[in-house]
Amino acid sequence: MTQQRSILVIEDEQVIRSSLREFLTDEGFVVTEAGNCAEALSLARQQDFQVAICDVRLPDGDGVQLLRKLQQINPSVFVLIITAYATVENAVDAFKAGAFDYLVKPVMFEDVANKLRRVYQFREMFLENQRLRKELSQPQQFDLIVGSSQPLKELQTAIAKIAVTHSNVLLVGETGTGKELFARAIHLAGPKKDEKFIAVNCATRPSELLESELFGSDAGGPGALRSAGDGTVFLDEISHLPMGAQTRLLRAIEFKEGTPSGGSAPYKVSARIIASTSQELLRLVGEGTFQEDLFYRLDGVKVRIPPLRERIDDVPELVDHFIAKHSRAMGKRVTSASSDTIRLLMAAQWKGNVRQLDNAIERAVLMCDGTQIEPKDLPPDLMGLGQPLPDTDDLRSALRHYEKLHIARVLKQWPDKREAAKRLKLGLSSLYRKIEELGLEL
Ligand SMILES: Nc1ncnc2c1ncn2[C@@H]1O[C@H](COP(=O)(O)OP(=O)(O)OP(=O)(O)O)[C@@H](O)[C@H]1O
Repeated sequence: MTQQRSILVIEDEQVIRSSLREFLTDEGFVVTEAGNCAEALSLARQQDFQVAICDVRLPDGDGVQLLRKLQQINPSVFVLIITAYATVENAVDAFKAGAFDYLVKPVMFEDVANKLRRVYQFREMFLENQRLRKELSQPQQFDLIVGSSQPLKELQTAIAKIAVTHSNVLLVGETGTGKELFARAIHLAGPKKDEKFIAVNCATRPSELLESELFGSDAGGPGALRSAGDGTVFLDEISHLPMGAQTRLLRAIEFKEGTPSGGSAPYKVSARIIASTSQELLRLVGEGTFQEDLFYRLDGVKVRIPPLRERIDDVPELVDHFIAKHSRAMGKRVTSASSDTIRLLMAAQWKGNVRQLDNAIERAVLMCDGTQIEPKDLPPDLMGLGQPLPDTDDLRSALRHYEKLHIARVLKQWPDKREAAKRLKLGLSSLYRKIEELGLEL
């Protein structure tokens, strides 16, 4: 172990304290001594000790209470209690208070050494466990934007610039592109990152419920716009916001004033609003279902989230990320995807974008028997997804349609025509002929 092993010895009997210090120092520990509770607490506030060895009876208090306080100051300190008698009651008291183990007077060095060995073995596990828990409790990995394609890099630069301003933002992107993830990223990179982030999906609530969830009501809660304080309200799928709510939202943006349902007094709105849409809002303005004023208010700072097919280079990194996520959740040992699998995944359409990829990998991890995902583990319909149906009932044309789709897919997966021909079980010249006949653009 490279890190210093630090021990606090709390014992009022000078002889025991000194002999413990000598022994422990010889064993390679860095030892600090305290003769009573007050001294121990003051030292513990200044320095993190890994272990405390503490007499149960001290001149200014009892060791069990001291132990609780020490663990409040530093939750990862391990405590060994020294008791006068090896009685069951003494041991139970010590364990109940959170002691790791106990030592009986007269303290035997061998006993101390053994118990410290166990402390350190356990401590390693404990710290590792804490680290993993911390990793797992990262709020749904939302702050982790995976990918390093050029479009994603540009997006992140734009987001970083926008985030610092606390201005309202409109995120435009197809479903599953990560709009909520980016909304959270903007919030977290902004000046009010410690304030609340409240997400409200405008597409999944009946309008009355949505309005009171957003603006608050006399009978219900305060509403997201008020609860968020100086933080952020994320309005997912804003195009579904009913007309009445649009008027109220416009008021909240223009006059910074929220109006609760039920007629109670207005309140001040200071939250940042990030709205998202997968639909063209301007078209909805034209159709009369979205208010023009609100559109211009929101459209000021607009960020387009490109669909996954426009940043296909992100696929391998996303695949690794989702494999790790689902493997961990399912307790499996899947660690990677074979290069054939990656090739297939990079050739797919991804109409459902990153969310669809996430789901595909979840299924693949489930199906996978070994440690590496193979094409057979992927959802069977993956390659056909998003492909248009033939617009005719004529069988010959339909076959030609599928032939074209199939060859296009194989060529995408195997750009080397010799390899593609082999996979298709066609001669190379036949493949060239098909490419020309079917009008395949490569
Ligand atoms: N770049 C990324 N890195 C890691 N995870 C991502 C990324 N983009 C999206 N995801 C994940 O994909 C899933 C879908 O993302 P999110 O819910 O943010 O999409 P959305 O655009 O808001 O979808 P919808 O329009 O359907 O509400 C989430 O689990 C999200 O964490």
